[in-house]
Amino acid sequence: MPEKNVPTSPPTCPTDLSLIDSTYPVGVPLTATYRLGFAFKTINLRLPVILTKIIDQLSRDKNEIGESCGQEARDDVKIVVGALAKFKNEMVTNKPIYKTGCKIWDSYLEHIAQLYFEGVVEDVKWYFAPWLHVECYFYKRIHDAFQLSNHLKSFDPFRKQKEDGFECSKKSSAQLAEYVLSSDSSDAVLQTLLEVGLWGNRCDLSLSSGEEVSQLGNLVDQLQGLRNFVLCDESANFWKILKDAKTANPDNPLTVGYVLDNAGFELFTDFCLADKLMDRVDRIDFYVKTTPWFISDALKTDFDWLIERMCSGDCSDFPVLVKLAERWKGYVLSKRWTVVESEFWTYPHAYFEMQDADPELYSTLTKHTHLIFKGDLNYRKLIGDVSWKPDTPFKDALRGFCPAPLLSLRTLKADCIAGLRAGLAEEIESKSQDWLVSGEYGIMQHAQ
Ligand SMILES: O=P(O)(O)OC[C@@]1(O)O[C@H](CO)[C@@H](O)[C@@H]1O
Ligand SMILES: [Mn+2]
Repeated sequence: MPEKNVPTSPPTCPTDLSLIDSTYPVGVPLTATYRLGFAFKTINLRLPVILTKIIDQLSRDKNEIGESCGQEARDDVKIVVGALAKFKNEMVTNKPIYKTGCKIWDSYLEHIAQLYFEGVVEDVKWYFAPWLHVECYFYKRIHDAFQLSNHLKSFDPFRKQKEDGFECSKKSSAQLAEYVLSSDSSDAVLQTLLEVGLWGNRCDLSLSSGEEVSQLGNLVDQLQGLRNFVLCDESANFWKILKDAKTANPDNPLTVGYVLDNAGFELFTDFCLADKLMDRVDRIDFYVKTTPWFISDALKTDFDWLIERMCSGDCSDFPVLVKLAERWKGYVLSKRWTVVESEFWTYPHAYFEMQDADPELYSTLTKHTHLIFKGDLNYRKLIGDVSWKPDTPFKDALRGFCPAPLLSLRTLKADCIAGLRAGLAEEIESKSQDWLVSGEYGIMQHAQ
């Protein structure tokens, strides 16, 4: 697939791991070869920890799995654990990114080999290939290991962590629910909930390598202080487009395509924003993943679980949660909230490749009044995980991807960024070395 105005220089994915370079080359895909980059830490440290935790948890829970899924499923655990252990060795010894037998992934591997390794697929290795490709491949191979079993094909190794992520944030969720139920739908309230959605993205199990993350405290009260950490706020464009669309075509249904990120507390904040958006739009389509992804990312099962959980007796100690969930259940039943599953979100592709890789999804997205992309991985895919100069216009970094006006709500957890005003990156860098990966800063960037 021809890459639209791809960065001219190759990714300089050298095959020499000794490369330690304080200045990352500009305009190339992030790779683990640069040891000072976050890609190296992720592949060298975090991903092996995540994989080991899955192996340990499966071994620890095999009796429980046997009780809930049957003896044969218990036997299947051994098959899956064996495959994951073998896979881990590939990663930690910098083996090639092996073909999986899946056409989409194998042709993408060939595409990367063509682009950066003179067509030699054996040279596409964990520490040399573009970070975005190998990190997505990591979760693809985990899912493939479960497909080797007969009874664990739809087992989600991250389900417990995602559910705990909500359970241990219930108090904060109840405070937010109180705010939603007691406030109007003024511009100020909508802006507040947009920013709550932005900071809900800090609750991310992938960054914590699966360690429990919870939102503590009242997020609405914290917003004032957090505003200093918003490096770019173009959200006014989002609100304007919704308002103008309402005036321009009062009879056309206004819809938002909401590309979700994490389950748990972040998903709860998304629902709170979506709840108030119902005063401005007719329908919200939530786009979810189809297989377990980056630990925390939301599947349809996570979407359904959260609303059911909030309606259940287990939340009876927080009646505001039950009340809100009943309202949200109503939106789902009336189809004003829909859940759209697409495999594309668990492909390795950057979004400027979507039109070629999944024209149907691209066409669906063009029909929305506005799109919202949540989180860091979506942002990385929006800008292609390329080391752009930070003041590269966001629109340029999208390289032609803009099926509809879009707003990205992202807390910074990977060392790539675009769309900042000139000089800002240097200012922040002087204050905080790991500003790009710590999650302490956020951006709300718009393109149309
Ligand atoms: O998309 P999210 O959930 O906001 O973040 C995804 C993430 O945790 O995974 C990658 C590192 O492993 C980074 O993109 C980021 O840190
Ligand atoms: Mn995520």
